[in-house]
Order: sequence, then structure tokens, then C-alpha cells
Amino acid sequence: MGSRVKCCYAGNFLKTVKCWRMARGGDLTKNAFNSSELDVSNAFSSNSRRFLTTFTKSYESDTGAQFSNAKVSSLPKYVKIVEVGPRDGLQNEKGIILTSVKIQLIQRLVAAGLPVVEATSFVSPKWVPQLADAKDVMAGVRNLEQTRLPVLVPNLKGFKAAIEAGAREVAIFAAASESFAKANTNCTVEESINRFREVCDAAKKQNISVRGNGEADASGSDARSSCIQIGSAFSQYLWTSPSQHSCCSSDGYQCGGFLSSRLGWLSLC
Ligand SMILES: CC(C)(COP(=O)([O-])OP(=O)([O-])OC[C@H]1O[C@@H](n2cnc3c(N)ncnc32)[C@H](O)[C@@H]1OP(=O)([O-])[O-])[C@@H](O)C(=O)NCCC(=O)NCCSC(=O)C[C@@](C)(O)CC(=O)[O-]
Repeated sequence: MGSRVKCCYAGNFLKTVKCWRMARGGDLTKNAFNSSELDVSNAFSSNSRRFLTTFTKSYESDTGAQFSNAKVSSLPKYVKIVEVGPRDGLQNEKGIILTSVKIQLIQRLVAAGLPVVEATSFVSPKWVPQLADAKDVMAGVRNLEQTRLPVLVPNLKGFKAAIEAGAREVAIFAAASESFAKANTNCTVEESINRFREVCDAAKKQNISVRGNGEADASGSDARSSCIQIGSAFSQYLWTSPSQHSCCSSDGYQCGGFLSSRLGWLSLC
């Protein structure tokens, strides 16, 4: 699934497109954004006709679905862009990207005006060698005070390392299926929920904000029911606003929409 930007302010959208181009070397179809949250209220006001044409074209080429105005009314009232390329993108790179290049990518994404850029992960380097330099990356972006730079942590060990490296926001990630939990964090869904409860408790004590990423590798109703399990666990433990949740699944559209009707706004990945 190409990325779908439910984005609205023409200016922000075009800035987003620009940073998209910058971050992805001009390839608009690549999933540079995992989720987007911008105020959609003025999106389709009369003065953004140009925006609507661009948006419709990008929506239709990304989704292959006909864009109709009817969809406008179903768009959320507020969407926020959370760029995860420096983490979710680079963790999948075959080779190891230089720390200086990672730092430069984050600086350019911040310069493009993105409000939140997920910077790296504090996970086992045996599992994700591509991000073994998390501490150095955080040292390199320390001066980007005005932007939120959450980092992924799978457990308390990662949380402590992240805070020590200067992180002021963390993102936990839970799989909504046993197979993905095992493959991703070598534990059961239950164990991952216990791990992120510990992280949330520690974060609360230190006034650190927490984002929740849910992932389901199933599709259809099993994805939805397992996402509900994760979504409700998130809402129980995440002490930040519901919009801090994100949800992704192979049928992200339904899953996210399904969840947002229950747990408050979730951003689609
Ligand atoms: C969770 C573990 C560590 C369990 O891995 P494990 O092997 O079961 O853990 P362990 O407790 O046996 O520890 C193994 C070694 O890792 C160390 N260790 C333990 N914890 C950490 C840590 N936090 N940071 C650094 N090192 C750590 C620990 O100290 C030990 O070191 P050793 O004694 O062998 O030298 C491992 O499975 C892991 O790191 N998994 C992360 C994998 C990952 O990052 N996957 C991608 C992110 S999820 C994703 O992409 C989906 C998402 C979020 O993007 C959805 C979306 O938003 O699109």
C-alpha cells in the first residue's frame, strides 16, 4: 500500500510534498510517511483548489481508488504528520547508513517543517544493527529542541538508554499477533504488553511522553480484533492523549478506522 496522506493545509501539504521529495529523493510514491495528522478543516476551502487537484492525484495514484468528495466528509478533523523514515525506513536498509548521514536526514526533515520526526530505536543491536548508533544519532540532533524526536524502545532497558542519550519522548511498539510479537520482540503479546507497561510507568515518573505503535501482520477481522486488544492496552497504559496512538496492519485502513471509532483518534501507519 502506498502511503496515503490525509493532509490538508495546502501550504503544509506542499511543504510535506517538498520534504517528502527531499527525504525520498523525489520519489513521491514511496511510503515516506507512516501516519499524518494535520488540521484538515481548511483543507478543501475554496482557496486550495490547487491543493485538491494535487491531493486527488496523489490519493488516486497511491490507493488506486477513485477520490470523491464524499470521502472528504469522512476525513478526520485533525491529522498530524509523524515522520518515521529515520527509524522505520533506515532499520530496513540493507547496508549500515553513516551516523552523520542519519543526522543530516533528521535535520533536513526538521528543516522541512515536520513537527515530529521519529529519530532512531534503542533496541538490541543484534536484532537491528542498522540502528546500533542510536546514542550517537541522538547526540547529533540534541540541538533540534523545537521538534519532537521520539525514539522506539522495546523495554525498560531501551527506555533507560534512550533517556540517558537525551530522548524526551519514546515510542513503544506492540504486535497485535503472536507471530509478529515473536518475530519482532522475541516474546508473546502478553509479555510485550507487560514490557510497555513498565516503560509507561517509568515514563510517567519522569514526565516523558509516550507514543504507541501497534502492528498486526494479519488482515481482515483477525487483524481488527487483535488490534482492538492492543489499542485497548495502549489506552490503558499510555497516559498521553489518544492521538498518541498509531496503528498499522496489512489492512490498515479498516483496522485504523475500526479502532478510531472506539478509542479516540488513531493515526494510520
Ligand atoms: C526486544 C529485544 C531486545 C528482545 O530480544 P531478546 O534476545 O529476546 O532479549 P534478551 O533480553 O535476551 O537480550 C538479548 C540481548 O539484547 C540486549 N538488550 C535487551 N534489550 C535491549 C535494548 N532495548 N537495547 C539494547 N540491547 C538490549 C540484552 O542486554 C542482551 O544483550 P547480551 O547479554 O546478549 O549482550 C529484541 O527482540 C529487539 O531489540 N527487538 C526490536 C526489533 C525491532 O526494533 N523491530 C522493528 C521495530 S517494530 C516495527 O518496525 C513496526 C512499527 C513499530 O514500525 C510499526 C509501525 O509503526 O509501522
